[in-house]
Amino acid sequence: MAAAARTVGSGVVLPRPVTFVTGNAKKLEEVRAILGQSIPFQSLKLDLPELQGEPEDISKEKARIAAKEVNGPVLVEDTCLCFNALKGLPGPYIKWFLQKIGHEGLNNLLLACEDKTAYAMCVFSLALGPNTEPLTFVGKTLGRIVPARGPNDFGWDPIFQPHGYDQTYAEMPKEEKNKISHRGKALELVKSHFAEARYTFQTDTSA
Ligand SMILES: O=c1[nH]c(=O)c2ncn([C@@H]3O[C@H](COP(=O)(O)OP(=O)(O)OP(=O)(O)O)[C@@H](O)[C@H]3O)c2[nH]1
Ligand SMILES: [Mg+2]
Repeated sequence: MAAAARTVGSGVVLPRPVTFVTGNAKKLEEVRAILGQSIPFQSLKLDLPELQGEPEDISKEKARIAAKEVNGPVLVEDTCLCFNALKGLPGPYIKWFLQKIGHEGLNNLLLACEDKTAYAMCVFSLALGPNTEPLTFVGKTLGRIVPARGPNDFGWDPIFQPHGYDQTYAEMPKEEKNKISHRGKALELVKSHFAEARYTFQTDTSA
């Protein structure tokens, strides 16, 4: 079965729709809501191993691993929560900080700091197939870290209050969050890329 993207004329034919690979059901829910019908995709629940390092490198490496697993085009993302007073940390390690010290512990990291500002960042990586260099799309939303407010159903949403808003991500209606979020912004770039690249999808998978 063809796993690689092919160039035909001026367009690129993908062997099948893109698979969004994530182990996180809440991410998938947001990606579905934001993309709607704009990009045909399927999803695969897989907890990919993650490199340590810079967010773009982590995301790209996830895409390389995912493309090999799926043997086709994949989209992955890596999310960071970066505290300015801590020079961007916890950054890509926020998952483990959140698990170990929770919302209160994350607030406490900034107790001695006047600067409570932070940014949420999403790096999507698109690999058109195994052994294809991934493309990245970055979305950032600026805000600050506050004591937890709102429903506790997604990660650090209750402690992140975007600039210009009285509500934390968790307190906002989901559609509002998706309009201004790090994920929403990165996916706008992914959508523009798909609109420009005009990928088509091979319908005969036996070829
Ligand atoms: O409050 C939140 N609002 C968000 O919009 C958001 N997006 C991600 N996260 C959390 O931040 C860590 C990222 O780590 P992460 O990118 O490696 O994700 P993950 O391991 O859960 O999934 P994946 O790597 O399989 O895709 C994980 O703890 C996620 O739950 C969020 N929390
Ligand atoms: Mg992860």
